[in-house]
Amino acid sequence: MAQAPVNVTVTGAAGQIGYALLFRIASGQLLGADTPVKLRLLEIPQAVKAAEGTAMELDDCAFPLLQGIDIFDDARQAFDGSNVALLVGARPRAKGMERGDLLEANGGIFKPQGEAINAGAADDIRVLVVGNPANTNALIAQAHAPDVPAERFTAMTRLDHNRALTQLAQKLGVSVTDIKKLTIWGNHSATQYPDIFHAEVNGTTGAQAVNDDAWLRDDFIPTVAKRGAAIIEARGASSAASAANAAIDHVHDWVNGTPEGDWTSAAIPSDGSYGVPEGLISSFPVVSRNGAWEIVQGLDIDAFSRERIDASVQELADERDTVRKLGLI
Ligand SMILES: NC(=O)c1ccc[n+]([C@@H]2O[C@H](COP(=O)([O-])OP(=O)(O)OC[C@H]3O[C@@H](n4cnc5c(N)ncnc54)[C@H](O)[C@@H]3O)[C@@H](O)[C@H]2O)c1
Ligand SMILES: O=C(O)C[C@H](O)C(=O)O
Repeated sequence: MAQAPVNVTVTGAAGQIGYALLFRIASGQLLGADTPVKLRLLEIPQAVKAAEGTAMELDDCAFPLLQGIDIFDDARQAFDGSNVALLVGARPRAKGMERGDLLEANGGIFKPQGEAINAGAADDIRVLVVGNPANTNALIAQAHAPDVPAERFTAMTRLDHNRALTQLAQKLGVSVTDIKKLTIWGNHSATQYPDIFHAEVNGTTGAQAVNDDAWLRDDFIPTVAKRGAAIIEARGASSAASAANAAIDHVHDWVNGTPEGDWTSAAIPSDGSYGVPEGLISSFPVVSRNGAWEIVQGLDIDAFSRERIDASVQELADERDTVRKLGLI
């Protein structure tokens, strides 16, 4: 019997990440070459026409796996029956806006989207939040979807993970495929901590292979953590194709599993592991088994790493306290 299509909802579909993402979903890169998909696109009313234009182009690709495209400006409709939800659309930071203002503005988006997911998404719904501030937006959406298992709400740090892989590979003159078990900890923000102490590179650790504390501290960590800002500075717009690529990687691995002998990074609800307060949606070393993320356990965390993990987790706790005060969770 032919496989039933998977309903994939993408918010912010007419934006720049949406444009880089939708064609890859429709071509089978998100879920696999045998899985048909139906796209459900959500946009604000002013951007629906642009989303229609993208849908016309999707049609013009004649993707064999694409079984339909529906466009909505209503979250309840867009998430109805959804199996995978990519929450990309978000309110960008405007000039003079404080972090709290940004969190409040995004609360107006992610609260109703969480409610809509709760009301109508399929039982197996998996949510990836890309729109910034991604971790706390995921927390807001999750708080308004009490009937959905909490662990189905995740936020994207895979772009940071991929950035760190390439920076380390370039430093060592190796291929990214030679590097395993790298980790991004904490928030998708400038406080994130890319950890190469447990990374494996051709029989040694990433840190030992580098053997250059100054590079690690003053170059690698800030380069990865501030890469988003560097892209904005260079392009005049935030990362789009690389962000879409990371979203594909995250959901692909979540659904299909991570390779044996490696792990990846994803922001998932903490179970208290590594001293991260339970419930915070924080980035961890993770594997995916049987369609669910699991935090890799038992890693030794030295003082250098501890300080950096704690700083990023503290930022997440502060963001959670802000949205709590605003009544968003
Ligand atoms: N987590 C990450 O690694 C990462 C990486 C890159 C970008 N981002 C973030 O992703 C988000 C999207 O980036 P972009 O470059 O595509 O932005 P963009 O401005 O090009 O597109 C955003 C789209 O979202 C739409 N939108 C706004 N509110 C909406 C709502 N309530 N419902 C549905 N759609 C809505 C807008 O109309 C717009 O088309 C931003 O918040 C950006 O900072 C995250
Ligand atoms: O850094 C940003 O503001 C954009 C995005 O989150 C990124 O990491 O590229």
